[in-house]
Amino acid sequence: MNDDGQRTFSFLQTESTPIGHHPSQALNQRHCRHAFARPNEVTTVTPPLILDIDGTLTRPQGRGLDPHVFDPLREWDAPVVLATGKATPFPVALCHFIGLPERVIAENGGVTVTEDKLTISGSRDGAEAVARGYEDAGYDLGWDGLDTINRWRETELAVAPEQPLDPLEAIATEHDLQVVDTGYAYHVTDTERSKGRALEGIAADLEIELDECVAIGDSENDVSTFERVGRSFAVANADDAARAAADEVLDGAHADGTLAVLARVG
Ligand SMILES: O=C(O)COP(=O)(O)O
Ligand SMILES: [Mg+2]
Repeated sequence: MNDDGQRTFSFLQTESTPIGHHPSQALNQRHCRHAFARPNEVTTVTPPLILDIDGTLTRPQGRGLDPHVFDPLREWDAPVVLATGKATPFPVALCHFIGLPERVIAENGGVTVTEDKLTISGSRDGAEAVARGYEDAGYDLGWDGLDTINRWRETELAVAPEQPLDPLEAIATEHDLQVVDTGYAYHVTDTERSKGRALEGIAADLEIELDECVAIGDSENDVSTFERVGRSFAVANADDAARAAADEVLDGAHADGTLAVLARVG
């Protein structure tokens, strides 16, 4: 653990790994082809994407991911980062099954995954204390049965959005923590933590320039990303905070809005 309370796990590639063996290497090679353009040749550089998941890659009414996003993302000619409030296994598995390199910001910035590095910032001890205080006051985290929403969380806890917010915020404040409302859950998390801050932390590893990135999102946990990238889009279903922070609010809702952006900037 370093002075910032970060735990970093690095995995260096061995020399025996064949070049182009990992899908991300193939992706990077395609991304770099612009470097070989002739001096006066006009090239369109595909921007790296920073994508929220819930509300942005999904369909309305709880119908899950929109499969129309899978092929455009797998074929995207620049790095794609999934930046979410979800616990790490969810976005990592999504990358895996789409066929993308595992480039992830999870837990609203508490965890980052790049091809050879896993970083965990802080612990969930403070959020656990808030959860116990909430339960002692007679409330419940609200996830019925086996709580897979929190089972693999390292740095925060999530409460179901049907649960009372006011007492949760009051107890979080007593512990110097904040509650982030994504529309899908109330996240009890560190006041300094955000997707955008985590993005700054992995940009060098991913060899991306933030002002070249395009971000798409739907809620207040995407504001910090929108503030740091070159171009930001809020889908039509976005909350007020995301709408206010985005460069553009899209006509299309949910994944339809995202697909419209991909068609425009790709
Ligand atoms: O986990 C949530 O509450 C929301 O996740 P998201 O950041 O992908 O929208
Ligand atoms: Mg979202």
